[in-house]
Amino acid sequence: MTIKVAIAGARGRMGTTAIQAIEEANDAIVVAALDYKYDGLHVHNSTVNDQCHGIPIYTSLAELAEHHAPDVLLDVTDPNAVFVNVQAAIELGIYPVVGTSGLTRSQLDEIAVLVESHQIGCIVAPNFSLGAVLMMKFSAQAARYLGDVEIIELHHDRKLDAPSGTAVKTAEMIQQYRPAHIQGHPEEQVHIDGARGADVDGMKIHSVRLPGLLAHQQVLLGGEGELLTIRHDSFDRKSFMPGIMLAIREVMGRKELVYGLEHIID
Ligand SMILES: NC(=O)C1=CN([C@@H]2O[C@H](COP(=O)(O)OP(=O)(O)OC[C@H]3O[C@@H](n4cnc5c(N)ncnc54)[C@H](OP(=O)(O)O)[C@@H]3O)[C@@H](O)[C@H]2O)C=CC1
Ligand SMILES: O=C(O)C1=N[C@H](C(=O)O)C[C@H](O)C1
Repeated sequence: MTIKVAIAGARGRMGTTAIQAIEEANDAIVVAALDYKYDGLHVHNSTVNDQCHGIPIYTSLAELAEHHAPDVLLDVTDPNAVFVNVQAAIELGIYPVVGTSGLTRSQLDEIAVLVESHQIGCIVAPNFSLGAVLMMKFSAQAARYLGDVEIIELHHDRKLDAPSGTAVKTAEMIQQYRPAHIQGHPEEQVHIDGARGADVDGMKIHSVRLPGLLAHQQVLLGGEGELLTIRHDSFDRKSFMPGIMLAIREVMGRKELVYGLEHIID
């Protein structure tokens, strides 16, 4: 069976790389793009044309579905767009695979209820890179023994959201092992706002945005007289493609929300 994939975010950095990866696979094809503009035009290599060259663009998922009957919607858009796209896909019986960061806990809870009522699978992966998933798993394991943790995530300066979805997910995974507690000096004085980063149960998250970077994260776990550093670097968006293909192949066998690729790669 060939899996028919629609992509939301097809003009973007991830969308462009994902289209290539899906086209190279022998069991999936990209049938159409969902966008908020350029209805009726086509997208090819991140540029839009009116020459019918590339993938047809729709601004309505219902219309896209009527013409192309996709099995899966891959969403790599924008934190403000993703929730509506996922809701629309589920209502239409299209299985969402979501890479977009920024979904809130309450939105994830709503998606979980919606997929259950429609008996349809949905995979939300804060990070599709298999190396990053391992970095998150190893960090959670290590936090059982070294419970003072600071996360430093570093990304390109075109990134909209902070902290990254990966850092949030890492903190959530670590929370399962690390009892909530204050880190550092209990009477610490912060002289410039934000100097100690974001706070999750006393654990700190620092976000760096610089040109030249792509996606990187370092988890620092401190103990008496020692420091364990667990680091992952994505140098190329190709690093996310094996995880995307895995999720596209897996999602149709699911009937629930899967939040994090660690539940698939075990
Ligand atoms: N899970 C993972 O492994 C990874 C996740 N990401 C996440 O994926 C998302 C996209 O990243 P990236 O490709 O770098 O970002 P880009 O800005 O390059 O691409 C996003 C694209 O989505 C388009 N877009 C915005 N709103 C909509 C909408 N309502 N419907 C359809 N398309 C829309 C944007 O259009 P316009 O430019 O006109 O606004 C843009 O072309 C981010 O949230 C990022 O954090 C990134 C890498 C890996
Ligand atoms: O915006 C990005 O680039 C990335 N976003 C995701 C995140 O927020 O964690 C995944 C990866 O870090 C790249």
